[in-house]
Amino acid sequence: MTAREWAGRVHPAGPWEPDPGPMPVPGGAGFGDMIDALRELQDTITGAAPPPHLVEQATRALREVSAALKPHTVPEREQITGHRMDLRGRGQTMAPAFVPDEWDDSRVSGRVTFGRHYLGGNGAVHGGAVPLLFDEVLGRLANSGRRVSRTAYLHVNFRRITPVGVELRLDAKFEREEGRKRFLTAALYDGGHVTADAEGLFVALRPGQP
Ligand SMILES: CCCCC/C=C\C/C=C\C/C=C\C/C=C\CCCC(=O)SCCNC(=O)CCNC(=O)[C@H](O)C(C)(C)COP(=O)(O)OP(=O)(O)OC[C@H]1O[C@@H](n2cnc3c(N)ncnc32)[C@H](O)[C@@H]1OP(=O)(O)O
Repeated sequence: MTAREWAGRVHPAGPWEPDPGPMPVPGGAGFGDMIDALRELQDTITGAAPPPHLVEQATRALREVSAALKPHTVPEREQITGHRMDLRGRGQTMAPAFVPDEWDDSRVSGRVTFGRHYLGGNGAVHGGAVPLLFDEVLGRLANSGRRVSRTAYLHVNFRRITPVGVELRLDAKFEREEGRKRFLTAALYDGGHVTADAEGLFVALRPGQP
């Protein structure tokens, strides 16, 4: 079974389902641990000012890991990253891992912490990383229990800085549907303050549309 087919099997139980139950899992039970280790590495490297000899040592170790994994490169549809709906952040490190607490097909509420990797400056998350998180969560909610859609627009308001290394709350809502158009909103909270909010249009794809 490919990772994508496997992802399809998870959907009926809900797109935020953390426990897919007993079935053959692409990448095995430890795939999420590997991705967590990669997240940690990204944060650590971003925050480190190591001496040159340690940089050379780390470079060698990283190249060794790449060389071991490279022979296992697969086409997109068999890729595990991004297709493991049971894992935090779908098993990818592009966006920070969103941890859903409550969800159904019309809303989701959860927690997220931007690690050092996402630093823009002065303790604030990079302005491109916040829309990335909104697109990830809204895109997933837009497709929850529905035909696949793609983002047509995503309007983001930056209300205050979004702090790095702080657990934040994100609430997202499916507002309404007009034909193929789905309108969703979301807000990101640092305690009681909104740091950013978003409104997105997602358009359901026609059969065969990439
Ligand atoms: C995304 C999933 C892909 C499949 C992956 C499969 C398995 C993976 C497993 C799990 C994945 C799980 C979760 C996914 C998580 C995150 C998802 C992130 C989503 C994205 O990150 S995805 C990438 C960025 N995204 C694009 O790469 C889109 C490029 N683009 C297009 O592909 C077309 O542009 C499209 C399809 C958007 C529309 O094109 P179209 O030809 O189908 O339809 P058309 O143009 O007729 O628009 C129909 C009606 O929408 C109105 N409309 C359109 N655009 C508008 C706009 N900008 N402003 C205002 N209104 C707009 C029109 O005005 C009309 O409205 P009306 O009917 O009222 O006249």
